[in-house]
Amino acid sequence: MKIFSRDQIYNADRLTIERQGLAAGELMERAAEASFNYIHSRLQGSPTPIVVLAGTGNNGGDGLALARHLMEHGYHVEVYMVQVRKERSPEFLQNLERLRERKCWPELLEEKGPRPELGQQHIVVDAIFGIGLNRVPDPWILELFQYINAAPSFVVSLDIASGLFLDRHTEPGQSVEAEVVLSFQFPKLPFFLPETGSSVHGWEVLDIGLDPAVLAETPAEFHWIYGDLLKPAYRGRGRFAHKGQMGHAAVLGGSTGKIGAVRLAAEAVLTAGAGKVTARTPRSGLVPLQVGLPEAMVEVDKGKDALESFALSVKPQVVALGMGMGTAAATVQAFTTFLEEKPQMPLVIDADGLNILGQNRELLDLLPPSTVLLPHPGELKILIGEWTDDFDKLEKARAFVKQYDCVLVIKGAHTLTLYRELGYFNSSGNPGMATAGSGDVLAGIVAGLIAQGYSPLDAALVGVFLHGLSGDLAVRDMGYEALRASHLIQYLGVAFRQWLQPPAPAEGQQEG
Ligand SMILES: NC(=O)C1=CN([C@@H]2O[C@H](COP(=O)(O)OP(=O)(O)OC[C@H]3O[C@@H](n4cnc5c(N)ncnc54)[C@H](OP(=O)(O)O)[C@@H]3O)[C@@H](O)[C@H]2O)[C@@H](O)CC1
Ligand SMILES: [K+]
Repeated sequence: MKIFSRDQIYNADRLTIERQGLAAGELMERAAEASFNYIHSRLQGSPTPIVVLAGTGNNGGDGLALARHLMEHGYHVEVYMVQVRKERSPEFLQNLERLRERKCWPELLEEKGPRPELGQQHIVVDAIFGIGLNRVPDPWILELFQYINAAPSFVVSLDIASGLFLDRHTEPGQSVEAEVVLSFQFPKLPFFLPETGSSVHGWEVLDIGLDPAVLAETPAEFHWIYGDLLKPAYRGRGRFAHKGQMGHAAVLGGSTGKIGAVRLAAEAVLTAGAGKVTARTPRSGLVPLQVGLPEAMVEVDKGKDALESFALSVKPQVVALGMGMGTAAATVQAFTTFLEEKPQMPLVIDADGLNILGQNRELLDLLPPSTVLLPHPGELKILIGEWTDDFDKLEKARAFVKQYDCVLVIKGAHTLTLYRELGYFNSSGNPGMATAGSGDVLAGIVAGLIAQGYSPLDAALVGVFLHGLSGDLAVRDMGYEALRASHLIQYLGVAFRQWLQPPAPAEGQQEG
C-alpha cells in the first residue's frame, strides 16, 4: 500500500474532486462517515461520552462532521473548538453551521480558560491538527497535548495524531498520543518510524474513495507491505522438481563460541526451501554443525577459531556471510580477497560482515550490485554514520543505497527495506523477536529464497515478511518471553502456508 507525501495527498484530493465532480465538503463528509462507522461499529450505541476537540482547519472540520453523525445516532457528544489560529477553513465553517442548525454550539478552547474534563469513561476525538501542520504549535497547545496525554481517556485521532509532522521530525512530547489513528486512505510515514511511531499505538486506514486512477498513477517513495502484495513474487515448484533445481546457498561465518549463528542461518536456508546448503566455518564448527544439522554440507577452514579463507569448493547461487564471524585480522583479509576476486553470485551480508565493511569502507565499493545488507540499528550507524533523527536516518540510508546500489534492510519494529529510490515497511513481526539469533535466521531465509531464484529485492521483502509472520505465529503458542530464534525456523512452514492461503472473504460475503 502506498504511503503518500503531503503534496501527493493534497493533489489526489484535488484531482478526485475534479474527476468525480464532487461538491465542496464531499470528501470531508466521506472521511467523517468512515470515522463514524468505525466508532459506531465498536460502541454499538453504548452511552460512552465522547469529547471532540476540533482545530480550525479541515482536520477540525472532519471532527465537527463526525460529531454531527455521532449526535444524530444518539451519542452523548461534547464539542470544543481549539483556537489554534483565527482563520477557519471554509469546510470547517460549513460543518460548524450544520452543527449549529442542530442546536449544538461548540465551546471555544483558548489559551486561557478551563479545560474539558477527560475521565476514564471518555473517548476523546483528536481533530486538532491533520496533515496541514507546518510549524511547532504554540506552547499552550503543546500543554493541551500533554493534558490529553495525561488523561485516562481513550484517544482516537483523525488522520494523524495532532502535532506529528508528516514529513519531518517531531520532538518527543509535542504530539497527542493516540490509542488509534483513523488514517484517511493511506497510512502516514511517521507511523513507521521508531521516534514518532511510539505516539501511535494503533492505526486503521479508512477508505474515503479517492480516485483509484489517481492512486494508481501517483508513484510513492514508501510502501507498506503485507502478504497479499507479495504473493505475485512467490516462486512455486513443479511436480518434477529435484534438489538440484531448488538452489544451493552457502553460509560463511562462525567463530569458536559462535558456531550456532551459522547453524541457525543454514537451517533457515533449507527451511525457506533451498535444495542444498553448504556451511563454511572454522575447524571448531565441524562437529557441532554435522551433528546439529545433518542436512547441511560442511566445509571447514584451516583456521581453528576464525575463518581465514572464503574460498569455496562448491558453486552456490548465493553466499550469506558474516553471522558469528568475528572481525579477526585474518577474517578481514579473507573477506577482502573474496570481494577483490569479484564474486559472481548475489551476497547476503549480516552482523560481522557489516562491521568489517563499516570499518574498511573501501570494501563497500567492491560489493556486487544488489547485495543484501541486513543491519540492526547499531550496525546501520557503522555503515551510514550517526543521525540526528529518524528523517535524517532515512535520508542518509537512501544516499548510501544509491551510492552502493545495494538492498538495505534496516531491522526493527517495522523493518524497512530500501532499494534504488524506494522504501518498503514490513507489516509482520512482534517484540518477542528481539532475541539472539533472530537476525541469523532472517539472513538464512533471504539467502534460501535467492537460491531458489527470487531477485535480491523480492527475497528481502518476502524473507522479512515471512520471518515476521513466523514470529507472529510462534508467539501465539509461547508468548514474547519464551520465543527463541529456533522457533522462527520451526514456524516458517506454517508461515508460508498462511501467506499463500487465498484472502479471507470480506465481511458479509459468503464463500461460494
Ligand atoms: N486531503 C484529503 O484527502 C482529505 C483531507 N481531509 C482532512 O484535512 C486535513 C488537512 O486539513 P488542512 O490542510 O486544513 O490542515 P490542518 O491540519 O487541519 O491544519 C489547518 C491549518 O493550520 C495551520 N497551521 C499549521 N501548523 C500550525 C500551527 N503549529 N499552529 C497553528 N496553525 C497551524 C495551517 O495553515 P496556515 O496557518 O499555515 O495558513 C493549516 O493549513 C487532513 O489531515 C484530513 O483530516 C479530509 O477532510 C478529507 C480529505
Ligand atoms: K488529528
